[in-house]
Amino acid sequence: MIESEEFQYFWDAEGYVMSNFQWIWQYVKSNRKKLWVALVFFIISTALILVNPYVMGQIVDRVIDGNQGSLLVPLLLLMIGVTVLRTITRYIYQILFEQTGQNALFDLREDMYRKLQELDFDFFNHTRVGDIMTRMTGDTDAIRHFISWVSYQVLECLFYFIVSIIVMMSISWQLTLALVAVTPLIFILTQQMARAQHPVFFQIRQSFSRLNSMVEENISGNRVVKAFVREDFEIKKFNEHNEDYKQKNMAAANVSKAYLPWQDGTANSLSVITLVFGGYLVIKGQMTLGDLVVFNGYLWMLNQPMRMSGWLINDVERFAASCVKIRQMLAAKPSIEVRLDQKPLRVQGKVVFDHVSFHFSDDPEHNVLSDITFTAEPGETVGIIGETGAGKTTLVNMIGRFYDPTSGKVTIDDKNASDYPIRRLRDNIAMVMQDVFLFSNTISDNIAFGRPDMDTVYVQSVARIADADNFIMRMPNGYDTIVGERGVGLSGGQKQRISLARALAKDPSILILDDTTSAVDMETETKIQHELAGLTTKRTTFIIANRISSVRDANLILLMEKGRVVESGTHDELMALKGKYYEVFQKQLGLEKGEQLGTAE
Ligand SMILES: Nc1ncnc2c1ncn2[C@@H]1O[C@H](COP(=O)(O)OP(=O)(O)OP(=O)(O)O)[C@@H](O)[C@H]1O
Repeated sequence: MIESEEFQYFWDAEGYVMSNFQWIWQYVKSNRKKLWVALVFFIISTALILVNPYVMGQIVDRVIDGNQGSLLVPLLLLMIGVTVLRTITRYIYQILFEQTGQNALFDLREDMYRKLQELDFDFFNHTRVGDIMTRMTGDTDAIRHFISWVSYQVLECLFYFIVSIIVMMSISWQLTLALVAVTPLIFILTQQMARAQHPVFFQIRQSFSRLNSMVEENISGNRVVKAFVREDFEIKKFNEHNEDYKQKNMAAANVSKAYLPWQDGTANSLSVITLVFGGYLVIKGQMTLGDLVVFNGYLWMLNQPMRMSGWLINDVERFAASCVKIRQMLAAKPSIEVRLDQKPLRVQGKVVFDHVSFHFSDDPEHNVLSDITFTAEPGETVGIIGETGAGKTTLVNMIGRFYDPTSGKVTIDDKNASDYPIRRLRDNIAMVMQDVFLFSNTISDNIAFGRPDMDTVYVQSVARIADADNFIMRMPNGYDTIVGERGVGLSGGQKQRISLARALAKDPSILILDDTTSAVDMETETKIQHELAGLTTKRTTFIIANRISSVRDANLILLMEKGRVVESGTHDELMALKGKYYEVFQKQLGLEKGEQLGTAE
């Protein structure tokens, strides 16, 4: 794992491409030994390339011209031996580069995943899941490809280029200079192509991320799509993104198409120059035919880097675009600092809101919470009711520091919540969220999520309190039943009860129930309330509910409206006030009587 400060240094380093290389070196350097070995094999392999053209020259000069027929077989055997050895050495260094790429990628993915755990609601509110998935998959693969393939291809090309010039110079400096004269053209073309491709690869990268996000949303929301019969609309939307992605790739291909034929043509011109000018030198007696054959044998070594440069630039640009996206994510700072304090911490559960106000960073004009003040002593129950969007969830999110107040403070056991290490504080808090999320795992593992060490008996006991034991036992595999992604295969009420069991299993000092029993019937709610009553004396409990019946026994009830607490007190106090709470109560009572139903309003 790389420390973020070190990473930040490289992020700030000047020189865009260089800084990407320096950054990725942080992940590669632990494979230094492997790379040294790879380099040795690389040198042996590339040095062997020089042998065969030389041997061919010998065959022409000594076997054909010099009539030394007995040398033919040994020379051919030498060529075969060199080819086999070169294949083996090349295979070894290719494998070593691949291993280095895979190892570096393993560490990089781990860092990215750790970062994702560190980032807070603020980041996830603003980043699409598809975009994160693209970074975790496509972008990391572009980096692996760079380390495992592009890096040694670049090395090979450089080596071929330098060595071929040296060797060719030693054969015929006139012919070599004639060939080298065209190389500046190749470099100019390569540079121009890189410049043209740079923005296009960023656009491809973004288009791919949009496409991914769209697919991810479609899969997550497939029930909504089907229920609203919007399949055709979704296909049309997908096709638009698909078309955009295709167009962006075509744009990149067009850039390549515009430059690659010129590069190819220039590379091909080397053969023509060799034949024409080399032939002339042979006729003039300034070069032997054997030398020309040797020279021609080395020609591909000069040709290869010229042909490859365009493709390698493609890959380097892809690598650069992916680096930027990954590094942006790794550089993102959670708005609430995560201190890695290992000391366990147990709070009593006294929660005080002291003139707390809050607004989201992207909407500073709109206070979602305004001047909230109340005290909950350890073991007390606070009920929170209010219209939708009143700020109830945001209020309880302050307790676990999912957001910090923009003014005022929240204290826990008389200490400012922001002075607690966030993870140790959250060890003491369990939340049953409005939007229940279950992992695609066994029910038992879902319940034990907060405390994986707990035994089956304990899992069952908390499931009983949450009134989940009965329906779990009726399932074919009981607690070992695997639930689908997000708990597919369970009813809304069943999911809520498993989620409640998961929270209770943590044995928290502070329990937060956000609309936890909205999907269960009145009878089940009463049963759960009854079971909870035996427990809540041990912990401070916050209950967000729509039904007054869920909160009427609370020590303190907060009635919220537009981010403010407009009435607060016990049920009896609030009823005596004959204010808004009284009105809601009367309304709900009327609905209950009239409809004989647990009302949701
Ligand atoms: N991530 C966010 N960015 C900006 N505004 C937000 C965000 N989340 C919630 N809000 C706004 O904050 C306000 C309070 O939302 P909150 O979820 O706390 O309400 P609530 O009382 O829990 O509502 P409900 O009963 O519907 O769950 C709403 O006006 C909502 O639009």
